[in-house]
Amino acid sequence: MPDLPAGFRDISRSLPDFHPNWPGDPPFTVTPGARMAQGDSVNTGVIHTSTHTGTHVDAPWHYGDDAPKLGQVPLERYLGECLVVHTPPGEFVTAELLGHLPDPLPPRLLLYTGQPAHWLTFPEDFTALDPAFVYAAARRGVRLIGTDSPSVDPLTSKTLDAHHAFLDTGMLILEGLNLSGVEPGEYTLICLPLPLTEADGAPARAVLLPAGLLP
Ligand SMILES: N[C@@H](CC(=O)c1ccccc1NC=O)C(=O)O
Ligand SMILES: [Zn+2]
Ligand SMILES: [Zn+2]
Repeated sequence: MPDLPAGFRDISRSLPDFHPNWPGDPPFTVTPGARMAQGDSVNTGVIHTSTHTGTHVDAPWHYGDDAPKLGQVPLERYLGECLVVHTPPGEFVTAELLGHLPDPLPPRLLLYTGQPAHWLTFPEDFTALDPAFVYAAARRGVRLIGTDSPSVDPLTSKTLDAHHAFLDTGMLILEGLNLSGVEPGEYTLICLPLPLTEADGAPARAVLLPAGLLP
């Protein structure tokens, strides 16, 4: 992909065909539609994707049947001041981390847990979030947490306790970021989910800009 201007950073995962999806989810594909090589006047493609492919947002309706679908989430929740944090290795990000972070915190926290820039296979053994961390971050004024992990709960969780902590606190979830090589610190987040208004989530393009660029 072409380079961005200095100070801009693409933190979305690129989506080649068969980009690994959540186990059991249908494969991600872009199949050919029209082809100029076959006499069509243009090239087109047909996307087949889970709403939870690669870098994506979860609408609250993903984990709460009475909660808002994506179209009811204001776009500005995904735009603005954020802090990138490198987390210690482990099964969960715990509330202890918050003791090491500046006060006050911006409304958005992005967590680099050590995921690589490209997933060749689905990363089943990723760092999830301890619900106590989610509740404590909410008390510190955080309104959105992004992670480079494919989910805020462990792969095998059936109770989705961290997701439910987001539901309880009204915080939003951004998953599957590519934060590899991003220095910790303050940035401006621009995250644009596909406008799938009736959906439980959507793939998103997300970039970091230098801090202070949005009002
Ligand atoms: N928690 C994951 C996704 C997830 O749970 C999931 C995604 C696709 C198909 C099944 C899923 N969970 C099923 O048990 C997420 O929020 O992206
Ligand atoms: Zn998701
Ligand atoms: Zn999720």
